[in-house]
Amino acid sequence: MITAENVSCSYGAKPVLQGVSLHVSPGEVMGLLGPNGSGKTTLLRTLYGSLIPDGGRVRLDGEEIHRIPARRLAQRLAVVAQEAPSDLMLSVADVVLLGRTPHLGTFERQSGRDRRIAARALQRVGALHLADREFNGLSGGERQRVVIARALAQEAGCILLDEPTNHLDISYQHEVLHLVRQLGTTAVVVLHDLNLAARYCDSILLLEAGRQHAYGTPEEVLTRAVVEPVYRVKAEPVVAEDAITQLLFRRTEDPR
Ligand SMILES: Nc1ncnc2c1ncn2[C@@H]1O[C@H](COP(=O)(O)OP(=O)(O)OP(=O)(O)O)[C@@H](O)[C@H]1O
Repeated sequence: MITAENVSCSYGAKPVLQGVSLHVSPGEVMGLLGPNGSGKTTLLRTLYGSLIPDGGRVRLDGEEIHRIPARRLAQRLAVVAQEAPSDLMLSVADVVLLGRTPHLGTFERQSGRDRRIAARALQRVGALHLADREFNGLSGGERQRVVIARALAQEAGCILLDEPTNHLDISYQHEVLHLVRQLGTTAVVVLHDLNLAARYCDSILLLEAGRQHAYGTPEEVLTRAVVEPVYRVKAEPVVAEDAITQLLFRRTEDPR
């Protein structure tokens, strides 16, 4: 369970987040949405403790996040940051094995079990065939899948993902979000695609200029009245082939 109470953050004198509160229950997938620069990555950073808020509190299972020692935090919380590292002189298999580090003692080497967990994680993101390749030589989409596999290998109860669908083709965008749902772990996912968020998230927090503009179920948040003024798009209801009624968002003239 992840909770944030009235969180405020600033970079220097510039306030970036103000009065944001959320509650992500065990097994819930929460989507974090908002226009560019609205504070999504900043909020995510406070949720994994890399940024200490100026005001308010962030808790993981009731414990204040920045008081949890790094190793214990990594056993419980996995993070897929926005940009995959670009300078890892390691094989794909070794990058994914890094996800096992929080579970190893000092100087302890990875066991056969760790290797099996890493291989299974690679398989789940459709990247097992890349295991022997050098990480640096991969395409953007391949790297993204490997970094997600590393987070899966961590076997943490919570996973935070910043735009995990970046660089992925449409098929893998769905596959990765489907996988996040299947994991059954508590998840917070920064997304730009509102239709993907509608399909895969249990709850949605929509930020605008660092403030919580709306928070609730996809049905409550992804309405024309809520979304149109924030993104300056027009939304149209559509009935998809699978009979799920969704809103199709498209950029048109400024509705304000
Ligand atoms: N390290 C930093 N120092 C100063 N300002 C920052 C820093 N990181 C982010 N900002 C500013 O804080 C605001 C929120 O940035 P943030 O990256 O959290 O937004 P975002 O919603 O994730 O954006 P995007 O959708 O473009 O990734 C922006 O105005 C950004 O320029």
